[in-house]
Amino acid sequence: MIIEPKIRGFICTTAHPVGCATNVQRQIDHVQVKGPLDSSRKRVLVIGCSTGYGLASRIVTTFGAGADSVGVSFEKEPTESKTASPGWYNNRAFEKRAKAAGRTAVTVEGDAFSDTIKADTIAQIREHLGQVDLVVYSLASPVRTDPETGTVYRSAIKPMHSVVHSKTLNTSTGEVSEVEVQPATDEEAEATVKVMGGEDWERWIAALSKAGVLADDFTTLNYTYLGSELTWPIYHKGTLGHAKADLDRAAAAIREAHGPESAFVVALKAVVTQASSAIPVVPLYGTLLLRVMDEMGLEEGCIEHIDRLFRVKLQKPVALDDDHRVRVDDWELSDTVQKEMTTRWDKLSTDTLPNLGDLERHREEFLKLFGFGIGGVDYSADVDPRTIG
Ligand SMILES: NC(=O)c1ccc[n+]([C@@H]2O[C@H](COP(=O)([O-])OP(=O)(O)OC[C@H]3O[C@@H](n4cnc5c(N)ncnc54)[C@H](O)[C@@H]3O)[C@@H](O)[C@H]2O)c1
Repeated sequence: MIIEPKIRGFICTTAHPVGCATNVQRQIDHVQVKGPLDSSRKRVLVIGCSTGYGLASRIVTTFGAGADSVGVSFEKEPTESKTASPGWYNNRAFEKRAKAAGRTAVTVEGDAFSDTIKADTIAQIREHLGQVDLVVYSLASPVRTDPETGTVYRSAIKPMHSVVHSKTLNTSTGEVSEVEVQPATDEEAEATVKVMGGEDWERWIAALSKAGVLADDFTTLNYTYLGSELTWPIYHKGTLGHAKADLDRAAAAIREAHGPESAFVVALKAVVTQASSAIPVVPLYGTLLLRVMDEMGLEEGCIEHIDRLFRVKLQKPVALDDDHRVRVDDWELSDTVQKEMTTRWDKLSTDTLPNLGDLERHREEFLKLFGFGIGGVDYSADVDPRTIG
């Protein structure tokens, strides 16, 4: 079949097998061109390994540091007439290339929040890696079933206590408008902590530790977004920020149990991913950020950013902020970038957006997540959706 993008709101319901594989290859190329990176972490577990920052982490550690890996992600399989989730194609494209490079790469597909998938993953680590030196937790999910109680929690992306008015963007039409977002109830705020807070991260570390598959000097990373005043009302000071603050608590608890270098929360920059596209205000901020950071020669996508995390920020001694976090968002949050962002934000309207931001690029980056709009791919060719590229 001819596979084309089908966009519904902030998701695309199709994915292109060859485009996704080409995207994985492009990220591998980026890391290989930069050359080998110095890391003793040669056995890696990436939870949320198939797209965005998790995929970039698996690629950087494998192709930069020569690591073997087990990955975990949640995917939709293809059929003869329906395409898979992009992560399904990415996982297979990654494994094929990692194995060709002589690396071990095994992926477990299923619900990472469940005890079954934790047990399956532990079995794979035992069989293929023995133990892991690095655990990257890069899950982004709107829903979590608590394996102990069976309760299903859904996250809400809302302000915490008062109504927020902000500019927002309809990425399909290019219209900039005012959005009014009502505050979350206490129940919604707590449900968001259950989904995106540190509880599942701690459960993973406890399960891995109990099974004896964590190396003595292991490190685990969990990714957060802090952002600036422009996104604080909806993100950092909203339900998501409240959930992300729980990561700092969880990191401290892991360090208490396993040592001072065992757990770090890592603050990353805003990039276009499936997860970030669903957050109000963030696509507008991202459209502006792409243009501003590009003009300043500072723009990074997932792979460039995670490459800098491992190549620069995680080299010893690791520099930490006052809250014990690793900061890779330093370029995005620099005074120069944020001053320019604020000046432009105040002038933003449907008419001025084309001059102030880069909506075209934002749309291209979004489509690339699903394997569309990638150079060298023949989108007019008949493709079986079960193709592994
Ligand atoms: N995108 C950004 O701008 C940004 C910025 C800073 C930090 N972060 C953080 O980085 C982390 C990763 O986000 P992303 O933007 O790369 O997201 P993403 O949507 O690209 O990736 C999410 C990953 O989680 C997996 N996943 C989701 N639910 C799962 C489940 N139940 N079981 C197994 N796997 C599951 C998906 O398969 C995918 O591999 C998140 O913690 C996010 O808050 C993102």
